Amino acid sequence: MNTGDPLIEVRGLTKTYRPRRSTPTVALDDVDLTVGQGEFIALVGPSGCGKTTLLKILAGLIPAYDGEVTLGGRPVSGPSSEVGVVFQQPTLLPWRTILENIMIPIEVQGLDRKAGLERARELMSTVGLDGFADKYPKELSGGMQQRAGICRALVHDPKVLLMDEPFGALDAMTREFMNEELQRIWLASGKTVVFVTHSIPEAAFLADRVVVMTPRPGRIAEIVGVDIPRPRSLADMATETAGDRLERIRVHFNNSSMVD
Ligand SMILES: Nc1ncnc2c1ncn2[C@@H]1O[C@H](COP(=O)(O)OP(=O)(O)OP(=O)(O)O)[C@@H](O)[C@H]1O
Repeated sequence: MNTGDPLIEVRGLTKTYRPRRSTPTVALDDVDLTVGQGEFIALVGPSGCGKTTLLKILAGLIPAYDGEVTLGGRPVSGPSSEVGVVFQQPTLLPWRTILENIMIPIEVQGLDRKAGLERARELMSTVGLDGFADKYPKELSGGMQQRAGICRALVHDPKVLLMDEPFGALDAMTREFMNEELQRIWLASGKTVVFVTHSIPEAAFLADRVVVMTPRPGRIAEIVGVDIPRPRSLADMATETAGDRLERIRVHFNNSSMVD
């Protein structure tokens, strides 16, 4: 759970893309954000406002930016073993089994294989993938593949889980189920999560705080706290408190292209 200690600090973050053959794009402009240890943060904002850019910077995948970004007090300048990333597509390697896919971070980072295998099997059990270790990705449904992707992001026991629209490609019912699953995994693991989504209800259901961004160049419009007790059920989202929070977030999108 949220200990209140800051884990991620973003100060005056500005990111300008400068493609060789076209005009520069300011994707993020002077963003300040502190994420506490164990906190669940959702990032919402109109298409193109820089959500993925912010997530990639946190993941160390975009090393060139202006401002300060630190993780555990150290500047973020490249990929770190303290971070696990889940993208919209599960990006599992089709020629490897589910277990072999989940083991990739252990292999890449040269970590202990026996301990890694133990943890991989434990995680698979947590997300309901018992019995699928030796299957290939194409033998699993989209939701199951995404669960395998979450196991892969957690297998090396990172402090931070960064998720970029991880359930965007799933049907509505599977998505709701995955939201409940993710809340359960998060409550059990105590990880710090930064979660990008186009869905306001998804953001409000999952997050402790929802960071609402402006249209490009992305700035923070408002940070909305969601003070609904955990574990939350989907029915909790029909209460007055939840309705109030949803409305507060929606106000920022009256004229823009959010999905929900
Ligand atoms: N590699 C790049 N080179 C040039 N411009 C880029 C690059 N990546 C992103 N951009 C631009 O930066 C802006 C922010 O993009 P980003 O993908 O971070 O937005 P987003 O909020 O995640 O969008 P969406 O919700 O549609 O996924 C966009 O205008 C995009 O075109």
